[in-house]
Amino acid sequence: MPIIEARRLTKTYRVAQKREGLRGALRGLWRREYREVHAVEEVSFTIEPGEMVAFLGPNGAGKTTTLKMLSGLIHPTSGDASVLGYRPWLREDGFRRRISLVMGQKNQLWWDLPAADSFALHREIYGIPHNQYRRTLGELVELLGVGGLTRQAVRELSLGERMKMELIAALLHQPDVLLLDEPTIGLDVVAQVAIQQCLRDYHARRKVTVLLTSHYMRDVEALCRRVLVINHGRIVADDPLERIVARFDNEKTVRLRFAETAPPRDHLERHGDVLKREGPEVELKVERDRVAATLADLLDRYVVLDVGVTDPPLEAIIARMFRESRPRTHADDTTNAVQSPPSSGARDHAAVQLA
Ligand SMILES: Nc1ncnc2c1ncn2[C@@H]1O[C@H](COP(=O)(O)OP(=O)(O)OP(=O)(O)O)[C@@H](O)[C@H]1O
Repeated sequence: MPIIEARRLTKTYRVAQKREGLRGALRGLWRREYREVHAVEEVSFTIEPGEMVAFLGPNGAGKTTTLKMLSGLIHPTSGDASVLGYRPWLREDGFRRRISLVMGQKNQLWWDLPAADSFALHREIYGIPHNQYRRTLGELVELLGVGGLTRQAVRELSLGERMKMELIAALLHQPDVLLLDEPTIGLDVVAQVAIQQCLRDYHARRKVTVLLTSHYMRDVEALCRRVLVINHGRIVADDPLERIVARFDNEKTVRLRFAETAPPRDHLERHGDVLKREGPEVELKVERDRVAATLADLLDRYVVLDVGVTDPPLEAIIARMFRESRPRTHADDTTNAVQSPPSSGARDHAAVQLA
């Protein structure tokens, strides 16, 4: 049975429009104008217990809004959701004890106090038994390697150290569902890897269910097998990561080192884009289906000392997927035939599909 279920979850924000200039401001005092922002539109998905799912989308796609609804911070405009069998926005005690939301952009710890004091407050609020608290805290402090830092004021910690403390605070009550909104934002690679490792180990030990948003594809590669993609407020893909890569990765980078000077540029261009041609070194972007023919041709004509074929980075693949996901009209829903061009307004009522 799913542990998280979103059913046509929709959130429309109503935003007051400010007029320009003093006259506009005065007019706005008695007659306000509003604009509707369709942040999330009819989002449906299910997540099974113990899954770690990446929730990806470009800026403003609706990720945070969805996580806020699933954690009960905001009410949906329409639609429904069930998390751990609860309707999140009712904020029942049993629900709050079993869920955690970590927002990389927001501090939940007391800024002027050591993290240890915030942890103790957490213990009180959640009524965590002393033994369990000590055990879990010890385990997390060890996983994240922050032993000496919990007695230092949070404001004196580095961004990475602070994030580790935030994660400890979020996991102290041993939630069954963990919603992570960009937990590694702004962190250097070392801190990112530490957070990833902690999440992986913690998941292996406790089988927590995780829904994670991140703009760092390293997080996704390290943690998630399944990827949900949202664009313009609508789910546009829900697939294993490998399937997304296979669908959007149709080019490879071919690197060659020739025994002598590289072949002429026009010859190389017959096989693909020339990314680099310096002395004996060449780098080509080649369509996946043409890699074998390219290598056969070049190896046949020239003496090649070294060859390498690599996939583009996941960032490039995901960026391509975002670009190619675009609105579709209601006519598409019924005929599934004619595809409409992208709409200029990101948040109109059209549905979205992948090319
Ligand atoms: N409180 C709010 N009031 C009005 N509009 C909002 C509010 N919060 C978000 N929005 C709008 O809703 C849309 C979705 O925002 P959301 O923060 O959910 O996107 P996101 O996918 O998390 O983006 P990012 O990756 O940039 O964090 C955006 O157009 C945003 O401007």
